Amino acid sequence: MPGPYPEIQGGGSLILAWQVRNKKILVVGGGEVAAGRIVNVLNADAKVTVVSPRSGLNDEVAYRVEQKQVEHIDRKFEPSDLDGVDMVLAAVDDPEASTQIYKLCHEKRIPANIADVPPECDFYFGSVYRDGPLQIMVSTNGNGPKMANIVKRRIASSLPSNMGTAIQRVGILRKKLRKIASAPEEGPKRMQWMSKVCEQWNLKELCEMTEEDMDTLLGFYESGTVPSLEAVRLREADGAYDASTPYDKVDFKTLATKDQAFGIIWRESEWNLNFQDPATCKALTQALLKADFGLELDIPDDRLCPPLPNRWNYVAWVEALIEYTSPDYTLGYDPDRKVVGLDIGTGATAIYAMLLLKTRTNWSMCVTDVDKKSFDYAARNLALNKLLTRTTMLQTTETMDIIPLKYLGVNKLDFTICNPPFFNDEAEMAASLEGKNKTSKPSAICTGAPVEMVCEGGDLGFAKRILEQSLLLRERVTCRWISTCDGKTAPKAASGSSLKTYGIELIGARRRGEETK
Ligand SMILES: C[C@@]1(CC(=O)O)C2=NC(=C\c3[nH]c(c(CCC(=O)O)c3CC(=O)O)Cc3[nH]c(c(CC(=O)O)c3CCC(=O)O)/C=C3\N/C(=C\2)[C@@H](CCC(=O)O)[C@]3(C)CC(=O)O)/[C@H]1CCC(=O)O
Ligand SMILES: NC(=O)c1ccc[n+]([C@@H]2O[C@H](COP(=O)([O-])OP(=O)(O)OC[C@H]3O[C@@H](n4cnc5c(N)ncnc54)[C@H](O)[C@@H]3O)[C@@H](O)[C@H]2O)c1
Repeated sequence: MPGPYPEIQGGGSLILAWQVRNKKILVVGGGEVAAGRIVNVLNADAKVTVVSPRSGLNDEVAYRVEQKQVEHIDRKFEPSDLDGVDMVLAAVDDPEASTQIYKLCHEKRIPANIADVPPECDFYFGSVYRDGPLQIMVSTNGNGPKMANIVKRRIASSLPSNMGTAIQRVGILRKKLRKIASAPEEGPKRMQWMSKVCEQWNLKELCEMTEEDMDTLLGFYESGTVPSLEAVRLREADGAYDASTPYDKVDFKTLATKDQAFGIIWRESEWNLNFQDPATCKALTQALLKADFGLELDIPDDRLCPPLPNRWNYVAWVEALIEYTSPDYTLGYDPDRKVVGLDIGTGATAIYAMLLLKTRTNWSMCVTDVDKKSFDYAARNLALNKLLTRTTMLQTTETMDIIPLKYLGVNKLDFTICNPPFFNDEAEMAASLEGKNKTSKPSAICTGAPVEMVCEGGDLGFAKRILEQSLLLRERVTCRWISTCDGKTAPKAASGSSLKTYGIELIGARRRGEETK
């Protein structure tokens, strides 16, 4: 029966990473073996002296002497050479001299390696693989040096070529972290957080981590969380990811330089975009999604083209709501917390689901839509952005529950998000889009189809249906937050008395324009 602790095997060597920086190392001999030893110790920043008659130096050792990488004593070994020396490496073709050197070192308690004479070695060399800060040494404990070399090569070939760089980046991050969390009692938290970074980020991401990324990442140390590199970058991008800053100003000029298709429209419009032109709205949304979120979108001509700033502000608000009301009240983004949301009536662009999935890489989404064309496009767009695997899709019918948990196969939702149909009927929709009873037409063209825009009771009717269904589900599921995009009548009605009749308080609403709803 094996014991509870590691079994002692005995007969090995103590493998260490000996720090010889600025220590004095004497190399006796200047042949081929000495040349190899010199490389090893210079790589460890030691101060090296070589004692050997000049006539015995091979080309490589002569080069090191010439380059002043080592000091040279041009004669045979003498006992006084050992004065003030921290380590001796002998590689001479004279067994008597070897034994004398070893004996003297032993007396003076100077650690020594006498090449090829294991009984006269305080330590053996091993076969070493080096990639930047990474060193791997293989030892066969004197059994088969050639085998050590073979094993080393096999290990090296199995390692990715960027391993050394990744380790070097981690080293810089650790240094920075120790600066901001220097107290000794921070130790365990610091180490846990560093381990998390190394486990959660892959080698490529660690290699690509810039100093700016590190500084952003370190901002999460306090909360003990580790966001993905993607999330770190988004946070850096133009502040678009920062939920506290509404995304209401778009710099068209800069966008035109980043996106070719939008650039053409921008120049053709002579720097005055025509928002009544569907192609313009489409190109703008596509360019913004690409530039700010790295998302690709295929938008059909006869379905809603989502205005991005508006949509993102709502999504950012929902993200903040979820994160600042986590069950354990830890603030901020927690990559270990699994969050599941439902996008009701996701539309052809699945815009809410895509923004949520892209900016919260451990969340998953359920999406529904009653319209086949929108549903198919949503699937295509999610697949295009490799977000389909984190999405459960369900094409619903008019008679189905708005929150069809049973069919989605989930028993817990953290939130619902929704862009409700705004109009009671098509006549109301047509009148509104033409700007009837208003001082001016809507500022941008609406390409939405009736199936997206119309339902009984309009947005308020839709919101009420969501609310009633979620109340029925309250006992079974923990759907903590119901939200809908501010529409035409729902916010006013909601902030009035109707919610109160359900025993629910309107917890707040996001800013839009000058109004607070
Ligand atoms: C790893 C490496 C590091 C280095 O020296 O830098 C190293 N030897 C290497 C190569 C190598 N050495 C020899 C051959 C010929 C083939 C063969 O004999 O197998 C080859 C192969 C080649 O040249 O390719 C001959 C040899 N070596 C020793 C003896 C004496 C004995 O065993 O009794 C004899 C027999 C002499 C004879 O029979 O006459 C002794 C030692 N050599 C050690 C290290 C230590 C044990 C490390 C371990 O076991 O893991 C140890 C104990 C002491 C020491 O020197 O530190 C380096 C590979 C570098 C690389 O990776 O490229
Ligand atoms: N461990 C290994 O991997 C390994 C491999 C091959 C050889 N060896 C052994 O290492 C030793 C050296 O091998 P090499 O190929 O470098 O030999 P080499 O003949 O190329 O070099 C011998 C060196 O020792 C110097 N020298 C001789 N006597 C000296 C003294 N008294 N004081 C100072 N310098 C002196 C010579 O000037 C010469 O520079 C040999 O004993 C050899 O068997 C070890």
